[in-house]
Amino acid sequence: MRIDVVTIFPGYLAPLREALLGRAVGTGLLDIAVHDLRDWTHDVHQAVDDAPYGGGPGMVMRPHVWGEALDDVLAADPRPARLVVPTPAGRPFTQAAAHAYAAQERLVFACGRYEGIDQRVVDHYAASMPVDEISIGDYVLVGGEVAVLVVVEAVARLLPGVLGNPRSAAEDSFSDGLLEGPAYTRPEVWRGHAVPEVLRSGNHGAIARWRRDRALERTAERRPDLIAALPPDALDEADRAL
Ligand SMILES: O=C(OCc1ccccc1)c1cn[nH]c1
Repeated sequence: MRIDVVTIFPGYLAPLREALLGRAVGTGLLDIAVHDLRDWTHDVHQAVDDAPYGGGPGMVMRPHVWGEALDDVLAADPRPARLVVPTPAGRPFTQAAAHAYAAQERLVFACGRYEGIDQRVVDHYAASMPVDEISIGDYVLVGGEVAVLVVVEAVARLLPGVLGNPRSAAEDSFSDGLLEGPAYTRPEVWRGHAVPEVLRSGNHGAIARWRRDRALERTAERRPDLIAALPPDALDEADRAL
């Protein structure tokens, strides 16, 4: 997979070179190219933003700079690409979206700042390629760069060979529509807190049941929306008895 990121703060994407992702990049599983949007400005001030039509606070990122940048970035590789634009106004990014993105040959991320990017940029490219405006949560960041780090990590860990232990991606939180339950490791007792007995019983049926019950309890408590979203056949009678 090839990933391109266009941003006015390339340094913000440095963490992509670290550890897990750094290794994936090093082994060729993932190509990441970060581009400075200002390289496509021509004025001495390298202006990338301007006042919003209609008035209002803040600035909007100018369409023509983005157009020149994205045209060049897209032309640099023949593989079909999906343009991803993080914004508080986007569709929620979920684990399902991460799986869909992991199947893409190429992702191009446009990092908005200020009040965002002139809408005509998204509208223009949407006519010739898939474009997703996505939100990583209901809060406002200063720019899209941090959201790109989140999305790239969620996607890259699903790529075969990137994660040390492939099984754990399959048993992720959300893989069965529920939150992950509590996890424990040695010592057996820590500051007077003992590990739940069943987990040391060796009874794998009871352990699976206990884990499912904890996941259901936690999900019902913290994310009733996920319970409501479960397909009708997702809960068996043992689940319902909980
Ligand atoms: O703040 C975010 O993106 C940066 C951004 C982009 C456009 C205008 C303002 C800020 C964001 C929040 N949840 N998901 C993304």
